Amino acid sequence: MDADGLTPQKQFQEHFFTCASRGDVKTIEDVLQQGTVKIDATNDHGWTALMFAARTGQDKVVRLLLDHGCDTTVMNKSCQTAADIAAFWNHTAVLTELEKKGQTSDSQPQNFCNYFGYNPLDRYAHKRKDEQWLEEKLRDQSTVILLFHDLGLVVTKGEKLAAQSRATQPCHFTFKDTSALFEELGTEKILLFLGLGRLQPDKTDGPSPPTSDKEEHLPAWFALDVTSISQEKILSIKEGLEIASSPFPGLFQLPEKEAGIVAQARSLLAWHQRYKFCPTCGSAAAVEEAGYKRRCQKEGCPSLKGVHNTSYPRTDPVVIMLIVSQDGKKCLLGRGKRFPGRMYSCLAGFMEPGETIEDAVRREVYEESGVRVGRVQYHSSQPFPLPASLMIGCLGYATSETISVDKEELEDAQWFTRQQVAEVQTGAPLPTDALTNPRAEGPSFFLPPAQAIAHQLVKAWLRMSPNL
Ligand SMILES: NC(=O)C1=CN([C@@H]2O[C@H](COP(=O)(O)OP(=O)(O)OC[C@H]3O[C@@H](n4cnc5c(N)ncnc54)[C@H](O)[C@@H]3O)[C@@H](O)[C@H]2O)C=CC1
Ligand SMILES: [Mg+2]
Ligand SMILES: [Mg+2]
Ligand SMILES: [Mg+2]
Ligand SMILES: [Zn+2]
Repeated sequence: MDADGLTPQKQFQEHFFTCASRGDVKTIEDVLQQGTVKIDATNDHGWTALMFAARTGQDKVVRLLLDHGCDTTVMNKSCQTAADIAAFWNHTAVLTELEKKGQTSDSQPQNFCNYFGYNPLDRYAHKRKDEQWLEEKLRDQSTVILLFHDLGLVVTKGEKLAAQSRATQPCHFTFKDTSALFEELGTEKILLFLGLGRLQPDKTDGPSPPTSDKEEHLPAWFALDVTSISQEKILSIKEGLEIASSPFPGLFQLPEKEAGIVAQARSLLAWHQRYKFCPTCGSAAAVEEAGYKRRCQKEGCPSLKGVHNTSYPRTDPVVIMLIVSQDGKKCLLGRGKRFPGRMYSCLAGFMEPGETIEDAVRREVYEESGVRVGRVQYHSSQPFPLPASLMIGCLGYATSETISVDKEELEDAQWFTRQQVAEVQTGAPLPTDALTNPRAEGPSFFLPPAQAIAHQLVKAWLRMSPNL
């Protein structure tokens, strides 16, 4: 410690923040390259380098930090993100940089994109029936093939980068790498055509719209189900492979720009795994349209006439909602019976047929907590590949307060004050055993991680009136 009582690490960090405020791009670049300070490190008020640069309008520093993958969604202890700070101080150049990453201030609302929500592929659905085109694409050198074994993605073992916690790298195979697998699978294989596109290192604002025939030259993406092939054979294709068998935490550790592609593939494969037979008559059903259809093989089956949704992949709408108390000062969170550690989250539930989103929110909240809800406001959605839900995120405004917990589904439900929630949301990172050990040190409750839509709903509520 020096005379100011700061450890050398803290001194580095303070210097890093000062350089961000001053626009010292060169020093910031050096520090990031040497890795002496973590890019999303915070000071005692929860401020990151990105926030300091946003405060003083240093758009070049902001761009550099964004290019190095900093987290734009971090909030300081006043519940502000870098975008809120830039908007408040009217630094438009900084806001433009943040908007390119899909991060905006609430004063300029845009659609919020959740983890699993961004998908860079053009699905190119009009080519799903063109078998010759698909065969040619499959064999193209630029084509990317993802392999799934019993819904577990084949990944490249990487060093766990603690700073980024994005440690699951999907392995990109070519047809050449996998030709022996194709031979072994024969004609009975499940091969999905996912679309055309490229992972762009610094672009997360959606694919460019198809304009000319040029997009035909973009890499094609396929997913192949290799469940019937031995794990040894799959792992011997290349060095350093592993199969991410349990879905979590792996599915939450994918590079954000690829998570949507993995979700698309996994949900479709889960449908094939569960719907092997025609749901109408129980006969065998053959895979068609590059994995997007299963056609019943029995002549005369009603599913062959007209439009039958049983032939197409399903996705289950789920409402997930943060309920705000009548005075606006508290929110309602619950603890599912199987939740890890001391986690509390938004209430959620499957939509039922013939129900609006608003009514599903009101019904599920009443069933699970006894609280009545009036106005419902849509926030954002999230495809969730377990196995194929679409989480519809809402804010709901309570018209009653008394809680009566449905003990069949929840262990507990409580009103939490803004301050309680802000503390866990913007506080120190959780101890590593917090998810598994109920006696782990740390706060009395915690929220799901940033990849979960529940986290983003809580954040949206906190940001509605940040302390500026
Ligand atoms: N990220 C988060 O913070 C949270 C996420 N969730 C997710 O939301 C989803 C729905 O939430 P729940 O509270 O479980 O729903 P829920 O409150 O409707 O209760 C679940 C029950 O609904 C029935 N159900 C009705 N339709 C179903 C369907 N299509 N698939 C499966 N079960 C169905 C089953 O009996 C099931 O046990 C789950 O997949 C869960 O993983 C739930 C709570 C928090
Ligand atoms: Mg529920
Ligand atoms: Mg339900
Ligand atoms: Mg329920
Ligand atoms: Zn049938």
